[in-house]
Amino acid sequence: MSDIETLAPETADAPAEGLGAAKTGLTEALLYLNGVTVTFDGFRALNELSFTVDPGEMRAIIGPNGAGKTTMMDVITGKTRPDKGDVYFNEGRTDLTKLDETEIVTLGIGRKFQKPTVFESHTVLDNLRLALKGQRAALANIFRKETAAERERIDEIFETIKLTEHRDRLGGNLSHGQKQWLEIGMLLAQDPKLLLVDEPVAGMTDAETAQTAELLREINANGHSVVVVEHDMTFVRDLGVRVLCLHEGSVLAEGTLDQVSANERVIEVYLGR
Ligand SMILES: Nc1ncnc2c1ncn2[C@@H]1O[C@H](COP(=O)(O)OP(=O)(O)OP(=O)(O)O)[C@@H](O)[C@H]1O
Repeated sequence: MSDIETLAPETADAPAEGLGAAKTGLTEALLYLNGVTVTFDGFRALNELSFTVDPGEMRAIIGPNGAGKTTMMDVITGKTRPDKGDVYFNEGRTDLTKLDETEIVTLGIGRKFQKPTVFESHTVLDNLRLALKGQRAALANIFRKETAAERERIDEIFETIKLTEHRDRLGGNLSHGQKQWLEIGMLLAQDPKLLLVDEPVAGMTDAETAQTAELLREINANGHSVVVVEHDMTFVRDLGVRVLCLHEGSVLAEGTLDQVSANERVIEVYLGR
């Protein structure tokens, strides 16, 4: 029996309180999805999807095209509302299905889309400054002098994303891999509890791919939970974390990469193709 099955019934009647409030005591997970279904014109993109992410955990999600990985991210970030099912954050305290996208970002869920979207005509440093100060009043923010604490945080993030010596270059002049790292750094500036990262190594060289695995491991070791969607199995192996394989909107297999890769259904629908 999964944790979800064990935990859900005994608290199913607990009252919800206020906007986004949820069922305290439902789960100890940071992120809890239970029975999430999303239908587009009668087609089930997510079909009773259930899984959890623990505080401080990094999790890799694999699966064939159309398995529902993007839709799952869209549900977590409030872009898509589920037809049914539970989506809770913060040990069951917050019902994400009641919040809009901005409220979910403010709660501490950051999302990195597949394509890098840095400000190409700003320096790498200004990209991070903007992210640290928030996107509102963007121009005014660039010219406001940072506090010592902000400068220290920027230096720390540059160390983590290994772009210290590139801080004065224009964002547009970075390599594809460096842009991806900068954008991950911009997310870190918001200090999210949970980072959702969609196919970060697509288009990267082998060396950049290995460095990205190291970067995500370091971010995770610093206390951020991470959910990474990726097709590159070398990269997933480098992450060394639990893997969830989605297929037709549900969990097909879950475990270590070796366990999931040995699953006959996973080989049939995904790895063996
Ligand atoms: N807005 C939409 N309207 C109709 N169908 C959609 C919509 N969004 C997704 N779908 C369908 O839902 C299914 C799941 O799509 P989704 O993008 O979540 O899969 P995925 O696992 O992210 O795939 P990929 O690896 O190709 O990115 C697909 O069959 C897709 O065509």
